[in-house]
Amino acid sequence: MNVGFVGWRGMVGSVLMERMQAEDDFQQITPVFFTTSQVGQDGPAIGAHQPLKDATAIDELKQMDAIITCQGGDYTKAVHPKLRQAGWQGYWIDAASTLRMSDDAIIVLDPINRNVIDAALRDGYKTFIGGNCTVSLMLMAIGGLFAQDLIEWVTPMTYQAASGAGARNMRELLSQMGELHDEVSDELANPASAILDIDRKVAEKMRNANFPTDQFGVPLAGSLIPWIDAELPSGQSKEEWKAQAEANKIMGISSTPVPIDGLCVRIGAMRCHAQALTIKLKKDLPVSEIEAILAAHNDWVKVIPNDKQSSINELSPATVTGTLSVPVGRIRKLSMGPEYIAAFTVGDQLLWGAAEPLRRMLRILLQAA
Ligand SMILES: NC(=O)C1=CN([C@@H]2O[C@H](COP(=O)(O)OP(=O)(O)OC[C@H]3O[C@@H](n4cnc5c(N)ncnc54)[C@H](OP(=O)(O)O)[C@@H]3O)[C@@H](O)[C@H]2O)C=CC1
Ligand SMILES: N[C@@H](CC(=O)OP(=O)(O)O)C(=O)O
Repeated sequence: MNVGFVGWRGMVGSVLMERMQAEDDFQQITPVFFTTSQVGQDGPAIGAHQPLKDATAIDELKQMDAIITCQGGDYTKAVHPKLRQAGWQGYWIDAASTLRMSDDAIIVLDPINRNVIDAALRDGYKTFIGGNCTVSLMLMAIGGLFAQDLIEWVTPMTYQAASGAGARNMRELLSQMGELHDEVSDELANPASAILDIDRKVAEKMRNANFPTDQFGVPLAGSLIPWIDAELPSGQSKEEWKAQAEANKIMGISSTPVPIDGLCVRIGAMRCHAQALTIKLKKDLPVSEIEAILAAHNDWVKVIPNDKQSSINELSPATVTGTLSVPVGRIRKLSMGPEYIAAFTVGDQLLWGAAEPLRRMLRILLQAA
């Protein structure tokens, strides 16, 4: 199978390359590397190691049996329609949100919707899109309860990492942290200095017009941002809208959607999104049974006991970052009633949140071929 890669050197694309090399995926395919800006330059030392091809050259792209793109929505908008209009029948696997809600596209997250993917392949679907990171990570965490139709509704309150906004934003977060530290390094070195003086200097620095905020628009280090993505007339942010729309589409629920809605907040983590979930179950189940259902659902979810030490050790971006593990814990009944439960989950938004579902979709195509 000739597989074209677009966006392979970006942040999501690099994570995809790492995972594909770790899993020996390149042994199964003939990879061809494309670029929007470095045509003719050296490609990565993978496969035949040929010069990079032009990612906008429809004739070149048409030679591919499948194309995986992590290049972004603008590229998808510009190239995908032209390629289809040119009669290309290959498989398009994409990280961008552009095509997710199209009727002829499937959102891929195979531990949750392998049945939907298999049916789509039988029906001749050719367009497979990775889900929104927050949505995919929530489903990986509580997929067991959805699979058994136990959920009446969910409200996810998110704590989203800087990486979701892009590589430059991750750099800006660290620059902000560094500037805040530099501002008070003398006082920090002196145990006798007054904490309120330190706090005042930090606050003044954050509010200073020279504080680096080109990417986020406002301070994130030492602060938070309670809005992610565009504003919608409903009052939701676009990130919040995706929860219900994408999760129900992933699960193949088209008639009465499961309501899923909450607030999405950017925090100063690097690449792990966390979510506090309030779940209304359809019936009163003991916590032990809920935990067993969650733990049995897939190979990556990890149920964390609801005690302080386990929670702070395991439900932490610092612990989870760079891994495929999706811990879920803080599972307990809420005082609203026996069907109301809390849960807290963390996941790497570049792995299960972006690259891994695409990699696995390619594997599914190879198995089917
Ligand atoms: N960030 C995220 O969390 C998620 C992103 N996505 C989707 O993936 C898309 C890509 O996101 P992301 O990987 O963050 O984007 P990046 O900005 O990291 O990379 C996108 C492209 O920018 C070009 N580029 C220019 N300069 C550089 C450089 N110095 N280093 C690397 N690449 C460079 C590359 O294209 P070229 O080689 O052609 O120049 C690269 O493929 C998003 O637009 C979104 O649609 C999906 C889920 C999560
Ligand atoms: N919007 C997500 C990242 C992302 O790229 O999402 P999507 O793939 O739905 O555009 C975040 O900021 O954390």
